[in-house]
Amino acid sequence: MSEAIFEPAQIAPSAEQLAIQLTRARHVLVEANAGAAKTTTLALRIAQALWRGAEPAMILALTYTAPAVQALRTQLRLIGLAPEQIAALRIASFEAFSTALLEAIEGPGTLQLTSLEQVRPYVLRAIERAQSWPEERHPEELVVAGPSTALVEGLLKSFAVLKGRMAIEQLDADSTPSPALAEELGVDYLTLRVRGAYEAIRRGGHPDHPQFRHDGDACYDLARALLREEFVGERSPFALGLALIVVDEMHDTNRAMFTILKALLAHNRRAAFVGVGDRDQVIHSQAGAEAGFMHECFVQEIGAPLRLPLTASHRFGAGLAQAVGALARKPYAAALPLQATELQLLPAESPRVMAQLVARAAQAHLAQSECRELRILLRQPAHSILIERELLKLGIGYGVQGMQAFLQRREILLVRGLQAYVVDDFDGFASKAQRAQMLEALMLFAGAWIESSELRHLDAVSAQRRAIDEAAAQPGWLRDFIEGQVLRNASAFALPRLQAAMEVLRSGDLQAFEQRFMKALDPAGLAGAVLVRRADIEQLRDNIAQLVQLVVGEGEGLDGVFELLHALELAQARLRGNPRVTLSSIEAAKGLEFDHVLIPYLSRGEFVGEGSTAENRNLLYVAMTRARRRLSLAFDPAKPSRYLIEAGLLSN
Ligand SMILES: Nc1ncnc2c1ncn2[C@@H]1O[C@H](COP(=O)(O)OP(=O)(O)OP(=O)(O)O)[C@@H](O)[C@H]1O
Repeated sequence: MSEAIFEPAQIAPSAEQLAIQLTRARHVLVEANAGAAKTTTLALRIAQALWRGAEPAMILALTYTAPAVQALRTQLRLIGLAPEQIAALRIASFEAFSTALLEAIEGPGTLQLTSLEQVRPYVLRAIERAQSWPEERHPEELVVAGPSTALVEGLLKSFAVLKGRMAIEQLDADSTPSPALAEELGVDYLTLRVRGAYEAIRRGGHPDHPQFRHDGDACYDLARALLREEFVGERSPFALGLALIVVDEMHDTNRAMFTILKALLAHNRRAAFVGVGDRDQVIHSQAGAEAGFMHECFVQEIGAPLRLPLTASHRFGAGLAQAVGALARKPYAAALPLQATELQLLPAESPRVMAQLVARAAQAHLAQSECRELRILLRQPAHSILIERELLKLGIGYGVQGMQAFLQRREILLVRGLQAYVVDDFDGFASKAQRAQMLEALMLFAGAWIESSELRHLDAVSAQRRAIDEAAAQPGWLRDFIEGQVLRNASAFALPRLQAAMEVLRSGDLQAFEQRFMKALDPAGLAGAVLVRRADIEQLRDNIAQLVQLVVGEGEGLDGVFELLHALELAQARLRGNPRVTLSSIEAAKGLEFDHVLIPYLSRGEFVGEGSTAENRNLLYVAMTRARRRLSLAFDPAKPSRYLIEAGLLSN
């Protein structure tokens, strides 16, 4: 008897999609280009499993990011599954899935740290511990010349790679830390020792009860427990009675995720598996992601999979497929005709002209109805400042994704807060939330921690949150807080910089602001003392430099410009509702698609940031392949990005 086939609403699956939907092979892997309908085909496979009688809770879909969870839900809706069916499926990112499973095992209450700045004090404590360990056999290897704060960024990056790769856990049980072992792991000895101390602190001295978790730690802790066979004997929390497991974005899998996937397959023996990915979309190699988990590792550790193809893009036309194929140096077919996606090149000879061009493109977008959303994809957040100003000038409301609107960025809040303090006018911070964010920014850059005997019972992070929450309740309490907590507890390094910056602001002189403010505040120095990642420090400096440009460009008196900034924040909040224009990081757009995509600042020295060249190329590939109907690329004609030439869009 032939099988009943799920028939989707809205789309007619291709023969390739149908083959994946209907396969009964135990392990299936699909490697395909961006837009080749990987997520949609996973949705079809899920629908077919339901059609065959699986309960929704017997189906688990794992992704790398939260937006990818959303993308899969959208495609499930598109093909016609009922909302209550979709809600009953298990769909989560690896990290959220691991957090939930750990909570079921450990009980609730583990502190979740959300920013690197919250993690930083623990890393500093770990450095101190590693350096003062009395039985240390190689103390000379742990001596550092500069301040230990400068090490934090590099250490956390190395920890992320070690964790994602589960490098320490894969060593022989009897290996002891030594400089030779560190070399084998590709890190220095200091990193190895500090990592040990940091993990001991993070786990609160007890492996079952971590004191806190940060990004990636839930996945890592769960994988680590698996490798230590902690779930043997009792009923495994991985035995979920699953009929189908699917993984989207499998190219971003690291060893920790792969360990969890293996456990799921081992404890759900009746479950079929389908994984989909595209090796040119690896943009998380700093967390140990490797395309190898779709290749040799899978074959060796799980078994030879059935490989099925998805050859053509269903998202965009042949013209764009050809360009991204040239960029990624691989064949790229499209199911849609050449002209289905319009390619628009926008030369602009200066950053200001570029911002004006982008704002006008947004205006034109809003004037027509055939394209729904315009996504402006930015490689660097500082690029948004002039664009946001131009959008607001034209009265265009916009949303932001994967970054903050510039007026709410902490370094901009720092400058706005200092200015409000010197003119003693806090009217620009109208809501309690805005006031709290501004105080948080001031405390952060002052390197200050709350001193209050009443809050002594709380840890430093909680005490800070409580004190700021109380002070932000009334505008009239801000001044006292800034004097009594921010300036009084500021570090010896930060205080003179803050005072010098306030001096310039107090002058009210636009020219002095342009010429002296950056030097007085020394944003890179200030940030270097309190932020963790070099990329964040550079962005912060760029953000303040862009703010100075913007303020000077307005050409009004200094105080007037700050009033304008406050007014812009209000305007932005007012215009934000349900926008058709969104500014976003490329990472936040991964796995999603938009009718119109605009990528500005595609100029040499502006698009590339940190990360390997392969990762920059992958980022642009991801960005360009989000477009459905129109892709606009803006660049300085005097120095276009070489990627535009490689994609065959400009000649040499
Ligand atoms: N058979 C089909 N007919 C028409 N459109 C389709 C078909 N299958 C998928 N699509 C559409 O093609 C677009 C791309 O699909 P999808 O998002 O699944 O691609 P993807 O390979 O997962 O992309 P990415 O690699 O960027 O995550 C979507 O708009 C989807 O609705």
